[in-house]
Amino acid sequence: MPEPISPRDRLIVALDMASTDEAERLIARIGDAASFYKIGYRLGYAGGLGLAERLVRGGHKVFLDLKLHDIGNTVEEGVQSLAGIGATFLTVHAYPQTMRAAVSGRDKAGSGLKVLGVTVLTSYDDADARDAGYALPVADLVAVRAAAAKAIGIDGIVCSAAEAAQVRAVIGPDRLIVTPGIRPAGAEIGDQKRVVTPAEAMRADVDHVVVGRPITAAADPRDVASRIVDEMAAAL
Ligand SMILES: O=C(O)c1cc(=O)[nH]c(=O)n1[C@@H]1O[C@H](COP(=O)(O)O)[C@@H](O)[C@H]1O
Repeated sequence: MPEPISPRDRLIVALDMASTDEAERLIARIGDAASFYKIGYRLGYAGGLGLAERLVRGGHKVFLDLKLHDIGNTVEEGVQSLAGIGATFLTVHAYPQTMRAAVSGRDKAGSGLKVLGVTVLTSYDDADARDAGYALPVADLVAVRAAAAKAIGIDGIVCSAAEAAQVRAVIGPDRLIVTPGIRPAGAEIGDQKRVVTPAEAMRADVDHVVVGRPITAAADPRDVASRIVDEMAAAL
């Protein structure tokens, strides 16, 4: 069975900011209310990889949300380059060829980096999946991709907590479920479509929740982060 994860370590704060200065100011304001930070496109392309290394050296955990997807050779070599940063998680899109290449890059690098497969983005509903040419409803597409991810040896799945129970049945207890699209009750939903509260996510057996704007746009980000951690602790 996997190691138990503390409620605080279950929260991953998405640092979707324009500059590393802005991100570092937010991290300082959050203080010890959070331990795990996600760096995605916006910050990653604006000096975020250097910040990732500094955060790791400072004892934080880092999720590199770069959602790699390319020909196999490029994905494999990209994963090998990123493995040196010391991050805990890296995302790739959950296409079989991409996942096989990422797992091979992970194994060649031998760094302990965990690769997560992004199944269907939480901003998609069934109509969006149809628009993108998929015949399956989102929940079925997530299940198909989760099964492929498990067979290939991916470390965890990114999906909505709405599909977490179904994904857990497919991937078993040893692989991680990481869910964005998390909104505390009453928070603005924005462009997300498959949203779940932090407490419901815990009850659905999610390992980590990813929360961006509800924390980063709050007047008191530390307070919102602490409330989310408390809500998760109460639901576990
Ligand atoms: O891979 C991700 O982290 C991700 C996958 C997904 O399906 N949906 C999703 O929202 N994300 C990321 O999770 C974060 C959610 O941010 P908020 O909507 O502001 O809480 C963003 O950084 C997204 O890029």
